[in-house]
Amino acid sequence: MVDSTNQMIDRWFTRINSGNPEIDVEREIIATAGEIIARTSFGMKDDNARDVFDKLRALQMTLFKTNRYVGVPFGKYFNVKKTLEAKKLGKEIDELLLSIIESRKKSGTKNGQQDLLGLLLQENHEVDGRSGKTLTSREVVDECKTFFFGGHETTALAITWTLLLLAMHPDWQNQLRDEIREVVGNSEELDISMLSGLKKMKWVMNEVLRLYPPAPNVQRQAREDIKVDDVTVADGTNMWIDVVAMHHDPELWGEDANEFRPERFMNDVNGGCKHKMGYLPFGFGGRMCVGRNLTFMEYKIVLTLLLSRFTFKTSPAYNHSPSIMLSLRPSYGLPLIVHPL
Ligand code: HEM
Repeated sequence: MVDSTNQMIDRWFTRINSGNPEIDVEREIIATAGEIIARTSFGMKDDNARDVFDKLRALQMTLFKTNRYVGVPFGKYFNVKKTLEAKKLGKEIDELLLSIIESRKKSGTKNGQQDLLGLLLQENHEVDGRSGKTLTSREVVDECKTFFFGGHETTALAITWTLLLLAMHPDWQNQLRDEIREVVGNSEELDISMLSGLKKMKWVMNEVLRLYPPAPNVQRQAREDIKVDDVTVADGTNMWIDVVAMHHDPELWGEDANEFRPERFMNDVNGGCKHKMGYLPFGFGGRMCVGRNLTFMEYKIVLTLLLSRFTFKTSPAYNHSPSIMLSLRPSYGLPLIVHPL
């Protein structure tokens, strides 16, 4: 994580030194988070990995155009061209991932490499002392896609929206920088105890995930008829829970629901929300996000390195238009004016 972030920082210094302090932070952070998930989960750092990312991005854009019909009977026939495009891309991604997995299997490093793919490839691996199930290559491909999709853009967007809000709230930007100086000092290495000492950064993260949840909705399907007051939700109904609306509801959060106030999380992990299910950036119950601890770590590492080196200001070129394209992202990127400290 530190390596990939430092490479991004070097790129930014080169850019700034050549007289261009305006940086599209969204694009940069997504590329870096992509590299981080590729390295930490799959030990990848080559053209193959980049190829998979480019195709996943294209697939995401195509799915965005067709996904409004998910769960609608015959929905896939509503936009046949896009559905076929998505299918073709999906096949190409599967083939690429399969070739990466097969070459990893052949290279014989499968048991030595301490990353997610290494674990997935361990045959009959032990889980809590019990023998685990052997995954087929196809199953490994599916796991890889889930982690690629779920594991980089969400975290990158959390960091992106944070940089926007810190640029708009220089007081909080300074508070976080002071906290970093206090907790990390001049240390060259970041360790886990330092990260857990970054308390204000955690409040800021929680508040950003409230105002701009990168996963803007959570889906469930009724497994039986459910009665809610006077309404019966029929067995099989697909439901989309509107997380963005819940996170901005004044009945749950008070009249300052739309304001950036990280201190609401100071003494309450639920930010003072009036309903225990009102704050759901990572979903809920048995299917809650499995990657959230990785996110906390990555968020703190990347932000610590960035805030220790740069100040961030809003740019006149920024056009505020958050939109839901599967995830909640800025429609036109996030140009910020970045100055070295
Ligand atoms: C800010 C960062 C992230 C956000 C906002 C986020 C959000 C979510 C949400 C809302 C769900 C659905 C939960 C539900 O249905 O109740 C989910 C599931 C999931 N996430 Fe994340 N996620 C993040 C980071 C990550 C990372 C870093 C990884 C992997 C490295 C990851 C992997 C997954 C997986 C595998 C699932 C499916 C879990 C299951 O169905 O059992 N996520 N995430």
